[in-house]
Amino acid sequence: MNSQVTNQINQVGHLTIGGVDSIDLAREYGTPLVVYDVNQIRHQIRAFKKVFEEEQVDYAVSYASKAFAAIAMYQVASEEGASTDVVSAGELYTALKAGFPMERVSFHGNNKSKAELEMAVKKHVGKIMIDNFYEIDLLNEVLEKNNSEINVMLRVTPGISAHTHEYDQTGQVDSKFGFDIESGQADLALEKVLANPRMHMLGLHAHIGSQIFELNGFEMAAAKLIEIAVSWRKNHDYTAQVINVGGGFGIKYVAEDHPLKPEEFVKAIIKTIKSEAAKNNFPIPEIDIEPGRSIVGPAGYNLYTVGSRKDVPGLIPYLAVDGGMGDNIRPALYQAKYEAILANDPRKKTIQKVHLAGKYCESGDILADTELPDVKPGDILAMLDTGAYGYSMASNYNRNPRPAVVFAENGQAQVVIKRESLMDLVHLDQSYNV
Ligand SMILES: Cc1ncc(COP(=O)(O)O)c(C=O)c1O
Ligand SMILES: N[C@@H](CCCC[NH3+])C(=O)O
Repeated sequence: MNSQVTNQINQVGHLTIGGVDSIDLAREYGTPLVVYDVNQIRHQIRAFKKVFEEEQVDYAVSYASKAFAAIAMYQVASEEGASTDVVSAGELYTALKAGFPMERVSFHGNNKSKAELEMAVKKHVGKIMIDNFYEIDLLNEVLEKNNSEINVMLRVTPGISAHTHEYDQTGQVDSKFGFDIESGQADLALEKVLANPRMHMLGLHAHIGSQIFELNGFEMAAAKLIEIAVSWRKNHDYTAQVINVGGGFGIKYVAEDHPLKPEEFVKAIIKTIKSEAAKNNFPIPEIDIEPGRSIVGPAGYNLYTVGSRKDVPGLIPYLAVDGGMGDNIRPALYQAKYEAILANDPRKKTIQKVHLAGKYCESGDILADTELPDVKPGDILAMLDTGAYGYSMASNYNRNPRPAVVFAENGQAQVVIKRESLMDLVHLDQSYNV
């Protein structure tokens, strides 16, 4: 049996999530269904905060809401005292609707539009994470027009290639994000921002990528950021107050994954920053992190109903469920691996290897190659650790409605995003008048 869920089996032998019977959830809300164990989300935010408090540094745990953005999620993050980072007007709008404190919002993105910057300025977000020279000019225009001022940080590419899927690397020199350091772009950006009285320069940001297991890349990035801060103090008489090391802490998806606990990455980053700062007689800055996946990933479950099956003699059978790449694109896009269990009997012995197929018209729509017990149509499968970049990257491919999202906590469940209806699917369509 999957050891992750040992403590999540109730008296009738079903998987529970947040203390709620997963089969009851599937019956009541239908499948495919995305369910979050809210306590697990809270627990991870608290674990991050605890590390900073023990290390006695100023900090912000800024939830990277691209991993899963919904009004309810911003509410939980806010209640737990987290900050958040948004990357679009849509995420910002959702955070606003949730009543998320705007001063705890940072706005990221490599091509923020004028309208997005205008919205950020008018709503007084805490920080704009400036990514490129075009943005400096655009933001200046917006600030002048609104006779406003704002806090900014500069995102740099520290020249570190993290060991992760190519699409998940962001810190290497050849990246679409941030200012290059070696060629002097970051220095020039600093000069421009410092010369602009409407921009208050807070410090430096780097994010090396996502789903990273090695500590080394984070330590190198942290050291690099201090090195830049030290050179800026010397050459530009500017002392950075905040260093943001991004997110990217890898989580366990399958048995072969052995990541450190997310908070262990953070402990090492803090230690590196402290020691590099001490070596250079540099004041310890506020240290910010931007975890997304590690906060919501392990807390999420996708529930599916088993349907058809195809057996070809000598080959691994295809077992199909009622969801697939529309609610979780990660296996098809990144060859991401997941484990699935039989939610109505997680203890049942596994006896077969299957290609767990989705219902979409693509051969690549395989959610997992996994071992399962004997299952029959109507059984409920739970895919584990689906909370990050699952629903947030969901689509209506093949005109399938996106699933509902339920928050479960202390034995209670609440729908936080409704299931799309067929009506919703045609909601924006207009007939063509020929
Ligand atoms: C700037 C930035 N911060 C934070 C994150 C969150 O990363 P993760 O979900 O891997 O923690 C990302 C996504 O990779 C990002 O691009
Ligand atoms: N969507 C990616 C991670 C996000 C990258 C954002 N910079 C994944 O599912 O792994």
